[in-house]
This record gives sequence, structure tokens and C-alpha cells, in this order.
Amino acid sequence: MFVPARGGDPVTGSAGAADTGVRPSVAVSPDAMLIRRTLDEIEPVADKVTSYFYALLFVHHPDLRALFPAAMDVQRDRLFKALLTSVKNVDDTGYITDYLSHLGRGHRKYGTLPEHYPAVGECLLSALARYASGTWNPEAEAAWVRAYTTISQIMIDAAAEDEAVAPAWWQAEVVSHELRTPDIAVVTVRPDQPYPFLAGQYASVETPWWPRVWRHYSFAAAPRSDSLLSFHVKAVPAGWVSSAMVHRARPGDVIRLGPPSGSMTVDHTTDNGLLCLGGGTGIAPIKALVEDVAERGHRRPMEVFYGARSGHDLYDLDTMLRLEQSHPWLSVRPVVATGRPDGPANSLSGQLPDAVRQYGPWREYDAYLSGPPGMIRNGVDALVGVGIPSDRIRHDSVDELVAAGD
Ligand SMILES: NC(=O)C1=CN([C@@H]2O[C@H](COP(=O)(O)OP(=O)(O)OC[C@H]3O[C@@H](n4cnc5c(N)ncnc54)[C@H](O)[C@@H]3O)[C@@H](O)[C@H]2O)C=CC1
Repeated sequence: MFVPARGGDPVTGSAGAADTGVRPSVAVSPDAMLIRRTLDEIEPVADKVTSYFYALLFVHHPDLRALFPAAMDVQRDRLFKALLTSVKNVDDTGYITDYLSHLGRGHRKYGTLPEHYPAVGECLLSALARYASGTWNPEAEAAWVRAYTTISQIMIDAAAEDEAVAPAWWQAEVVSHELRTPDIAVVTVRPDQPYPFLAGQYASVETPWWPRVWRHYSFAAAPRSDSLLSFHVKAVPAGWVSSAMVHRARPGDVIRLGPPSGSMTVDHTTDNGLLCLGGGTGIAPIKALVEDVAERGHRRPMEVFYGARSGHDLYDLDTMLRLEQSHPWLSVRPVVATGRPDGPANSLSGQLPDAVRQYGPWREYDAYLSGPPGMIRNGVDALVGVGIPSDRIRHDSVDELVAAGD
């Protein structure tokens, strides 16, 4: 069943592929042609198709309603994005297997079972038949049946394999909650079982206050010997989970975590310098990357540009400056959008990508970006513009950051 999350997207490491959703240079099969024609037809009415699909699903299979959140707005968008990514790339076997395996494993935390897949497939095909009437015919239907069968089998198999080695979710008790600004909190939790992850990754999080609503937060520290995990959370308007994490969560509360995801991790096979752009709470995984490099004990130049709207919003600057003092290979530059009078004495003024352009050269660096989607898009353009090849620029999927919306 498609209930994709940012966690389901293994394309996050590559700036180019992550943003288009379509992989280049793979021959297009007749099935893929038929599928794309259907998709082209329904794309302008995607909202209607997904609403109709869910209406069918819940009417015909009311028992499945309990697997989904009460409010379905974000969910609808996620379904369509995952569907598009899957079927558009149906001919790229390696890519699609990675993507769907990840998605299948990520679905375990929703309680998805193998028998749910045929129900979803049936309703999906009915929704397509209704809204793609111009291109829907027996050939198109047969192509969709084949594609959906392949997709669901990969997801089912990956979930079954994962069951042998990892829990479907982890429970984690809040052990500290520190309000850094009126709307940003550092939340530290203790998972109930070992939680293996890499610096730069993120987890999906469900709070007790909004059951079945999962949102993604990057780990704000590299794996620690005491097994604690930290997240930096900013409460945003209409962000139910983030508001609950900032304003309601207290020590003793128990949240649920999905498996770790994301490939914005340090490439330890090279000695390249690391250029990091962290905007707002996007500084959290950058801090984890700094700790990761420090733990390796391998001196590589690391240049962090830490951007915020105002000096007041640089809520983790002290931590970053302490790290800079302890590590001679690390440089941290605060960048304040509103300019100097508002920021610390040594801060740069303006938007992060512009600040980075003033320094360099960066050609020999690997780049890492974390923050709001607009910053990532403009940042990638700026970095490609100063000569960093896009395969050495890492960030989480912008599509999924937008879809998370919280
Ligand atoms: N792994 C990741 O990519 C993570 C992403 N985030 C995201 O980071 C965001 C943090 O929000 P806030 O703290 O409110 O950030 P913000 O809106 O205050 O912006 C932070 C920085 O990004 C710059 N920026 C914003 N929009 C820009 C644009 N269009 N072009 C160039 N620069 C731009 C700002 O100038 C500022 O320096 C959230 O959207 C959150 O989802 C947070 C943690 C991890």
C-alpha cells in the first residue's frame, strides 16, 4: 500500500535525480509508455484521482481506515508522488528495487500487511479507469496490472526480509526537552531497543497526540555511546506534529520512531573537504556530520555556513562555535538574512547561497545542504554554479521535504 514518507526515498543523496523523479538514459518499454500516457492524463486532476481512490478503499475495505491518519491531506499528496516515482521509473530495475524496498520496509510501521496490497491495487485501477478514460483500454490496464504486481511484490518481499532483522518501529521516551526559542525545541529521546543509524540521516516520528501522523526529523547528533537521540524541532503554523513536539512533549512522554532513512551521509572514502549549508533547524544534521568527521579523527577541512532569518534564530550557534574551537579543521560562519545589526559581530549578511559564493574555491569540496526547500534549490544552483559536480552535492529529497509540510 502506498503510504510513502520522506523515509521511503533512497534517491536523497543526489541533487539531480532527486528533483526530477525520473532517471535518465533507461530505454522505455511498451508498458512504461502506456503507463506514462495514463499518468499524463491524470496529472492535472491528481487530487480528484487520489480522493476517489481513498473513498473507494475506505468504502470497500473499512478495516483499512485505521491504518491512516484522521486527516488525509498530506497523505493524498504522498500517494501520488510515490506512484509517479514508481511507475515513471518502472524500467530502471536497480533504482526501482531500491526505492520500493525502502518504501516496503518503511510501511511496516503503519501496520501494512501483504493482503492489503491487492485491495489497494483494485481501487487504484478503478480510480485510473474513471479519470484516465481517454487513454484507458485493455492494454493500458494490463500494463498497470503488471507494474502494480511488480511494485507490490518488491515492497512485500522487502518488508518480510526486514521483519527478521528490525522492529517495525521503536518506542522512545523523551528524556529532555529544552526550549531554545519560543518555537524551537531540542528534544532528546531514549529508544527502547538499539537504534542503528548514520549521522546525516533522519527518522519518521509519531507523537501520542496525533496518531498515525508521521513527520521527519533529522538526527541532531552522531550515534552516541549512551544511545540517546536528539532532534531540533521548530513549531510551524498548522504543523501538528512539530507544534506538539515543541509545546506539549515533556520528559516521560513516549513517541514512536520509524527506521532511519536518508543518504546525506559523509563519504568517508575520500579526503575532500566538506562544504555544509545549514538553514534554520537544518543545522541539526550538519552538527551530526561535524561530530561524525571528528570521531573518525581524520582531518578534512569542513566549512559550515549556518543561516537564519535573524541573529535570534541562530539558536545553536554556541554549540557550533564550541565545536569550531575544539576542531582546527572546522570553520563556522553565521549568515543572517536581515543583516549585521541583527546578527552576531562576525556574521555575514544575506541568504546562505549568496554568502557561500563569496568564499571558495569550492571545486574540490563535497557539499551538504539541509534546510528549507527554497534554500536547498537555490543552494544547489549556486554550488553547481561554482563548479561542484552535482553528484558530490548531497541533500534530502526536496519533494519529500515539501510533502512533509510540518
Ligand atoms: N534534512 C533537511 O534538509 C532538514 C530540513 N529542515 C527544514 O529546514 C527548514 C527550517 O525552517 P526555518 O528554521 O524556519 O528556516 P528559515 O526559513 O528561517 O530559513 C533558514 C535559512 O535558509 C535561508 N533561506 C530560506 N529560504 C531561502 C531561499 N528561497 N533561498 C535561499 N535561502 C533561503 C534563509 O535565508 C536562512 O538563512 C524547515 O523547512 C525544515 O523542514 C530541517 C531539518 C533538516
